[in-house]
Order: sequence, then C-alpha cells, then structure tokens
Amino acid sequence: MKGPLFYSKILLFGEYGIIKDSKGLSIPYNFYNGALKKDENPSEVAIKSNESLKRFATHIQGIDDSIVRFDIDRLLEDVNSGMYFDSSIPQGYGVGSSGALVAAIYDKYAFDKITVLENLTREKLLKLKSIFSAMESFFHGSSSGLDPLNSYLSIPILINSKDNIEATGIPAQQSEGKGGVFLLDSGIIGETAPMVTLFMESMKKEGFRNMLKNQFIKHTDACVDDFLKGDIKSLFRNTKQLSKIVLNHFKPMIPQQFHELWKKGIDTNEYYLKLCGSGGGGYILGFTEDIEKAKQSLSGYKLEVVYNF
Ligand SMILES: Nc1ncnc2c1ncn2[C@@H]1O[C@H](COP(=O)(O)OP(=O)(O)O)[C@@H](O)[C@H]1O
Ligand SMILES: C[C@@](O)(CCOP(=O)(O)O)CC(=O)O
Repeated sequence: MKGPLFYSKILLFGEYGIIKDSKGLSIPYNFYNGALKKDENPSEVAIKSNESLKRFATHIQGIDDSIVRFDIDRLLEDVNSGMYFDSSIPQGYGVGSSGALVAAIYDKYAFDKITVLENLTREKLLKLKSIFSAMESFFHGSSSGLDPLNSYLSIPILINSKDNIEATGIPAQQSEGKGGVFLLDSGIIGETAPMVTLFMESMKKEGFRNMLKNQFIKHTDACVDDFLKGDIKSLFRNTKQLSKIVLNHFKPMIPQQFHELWKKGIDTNEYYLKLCGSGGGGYILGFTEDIEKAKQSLSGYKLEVVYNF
C-alpha cells in the first residue's frame, strides 16, 4: 500500500510575524515529498517513523470532536500493522516535514473532510487551518497550522492576517532570470519549539515588541506585497532591510557560524539571507539578484535554487 504524495513547503516571508498578525507567503516545494506506506520488510527508518506515528495517533485520539473527527479504529489498525510516513522531507529543516505528515493523516482518516476539489471559501480555509493547528501542535507545541495547509492544498497561500488567509497565485518564474531564491543548508537540525518559546519570551519586552511592529513586520509585509506584484527592485530593498533586522534582533535563531556569512551578504549586496521557518538550524533562505555571483560568494556551501526571477 502507498498513499498519495504530500509535498514540502517554503514560508518565503512571515516566520514569527504571522504569530503576531503580519502578512505571510507560503509556497509548495515539490522537490521533497512523503506518503503513508506499509512494507513487508520495514527498514529501520520505517520502524522509527512508525513509532512516531503511534505516538501521534494517541494525540489524534485526544483532539476534541467539535474540531474534527477521525476514523480512529482504522488509524490504529494501520499504525499497529506497521504503517509509516515514507518521506524525503528533511526533519527539523523548516520545510514542513511534520506538516506533510499531518496533511496525509487528515486526508486518509478524517470524517467529513474538506477536500481540495471544493470551492475553498475563506471560512473553509480557516477551518482547515484550525484543524491542522490542533493536529500539528503535537510536534512543536503551538502551531499556526499553515504548513499542513500548504501541503494539503499544494498551492501558494497568502496570509493577510491571522484570520484572513487566501489561496493565491505567484508571478510565473523567469527560467532565464539571473535573480533567484535559494535554500542554504546549515547542516544543523533545528528545533521549532524552543525557538518559538524564545520568541515569546522576547515579546515580553517593550523594546522588542516595538522593533517587531515598526521594523520586522513592516518589511515582512512590504516583501510579501513586492513579491506578489513582481516589483523586484523594491523586493530586494526590503529583503536587505529584513536581513539586517534579523541579524540584529533574531541572533539566537541564526547558527553562530553563519553570522559572518549573513553580514557579508548585506555588505556586498551579493545575497541577502533570512530565516526559513523558525530557524535555529535547518535551511536558511537566500535572495539574490545574481545567482551565479551568490554561488561564487557562497562556494563551499550547499545551495538549492527554488525560484528564479
Ligand atoms: N517521516 C516521518 N515519520 C514520522 N514522523 C515524522 C516524519 N517526518 C517528520 N516527522 C515528525 O515531525 C517532526 C519534525 O517536525 P518539525 O519540528 O515541525 O520540523 P519541520 O516541520 O521543520 O521539519 C519530527 O521530529 C517527527 O516527530
Ligand atoms: C515560527 C513560525 O512562525 C513558522 C513555522 O516554522 P517551521 O516551518 O515549523 O520551522 C511558527 C508558526 O507559525 O507555526
């Protein structure tokens, strides 16, 4: 048995801000995917994944019926006979490995499912997001539910504010374009929960709250608008500002050995780095007006281009 594929995602803009009502833009990333599966002779990885699914199934059982109901008997039967999530999505890398798993479980076991074929009104999207938030909270405490939503629908999602989200189109890629967005592999596994806790602690300070509102959210919102409008010039101006703000105020979310590299991009204008999801390791997201120059400047690092301007 092998179920349908669910893909990874990239939150281009909005990490942390979306917890506090900034805009956000999330796009599917089809390079990685995962599917529920059973094997006759499971590998060690499959056995480990199955154990994780067993724990997750217990959490699913505890979700309030008023939020969503599942075919628990069938879920338990399947996990007890070895079902696992066969996935190429790296874990703790900020590209939504738990989100894809949540989407796959909802798709297979939820009753009264909201499907991708329906007219997805704003209400339905918010309902789905709250279901996914309840499910995904098992993996990292609090969750906006956006990762599973992206994976489930496989379309870009625009977050206007906490209660206002919509499916959106993004400008078509320019295959010949010199500029681009890339993932930089930090080589370190990040953990979402402690990073979000740290952010919440910082939010208790007035200075940090002001910085978030007047700088971080201001430029995040501007980046989202620029990206959707295709205003590349303004996008790079705002991404540069965002990169500086993150280096100054989100240092714990950037692995130490990348602080210099981060600064080098800002000083040379060869690339601008930002967080990819909660940070603390995993991927770092890069924006550049010249991919070749960025590759040279970052030689020795693993880069994956995900979008061309
Ligand atoms: N293939 C898988 N099988 C079982 N559990 C998985 C699988 N992929 C991810 N997970 C679960 O999701 C967790 C990682 O999710 P998270 O911390 O949100 O990071 P991210 O979503 O950025 O990859 C893992 O610790 C594991 O519990
Ligand atoms: C930090 C946050 O804004 C983005 C999610 O990060 P990650 O993709 O789980 O690493 C948390 C959230 O919105 O759930």
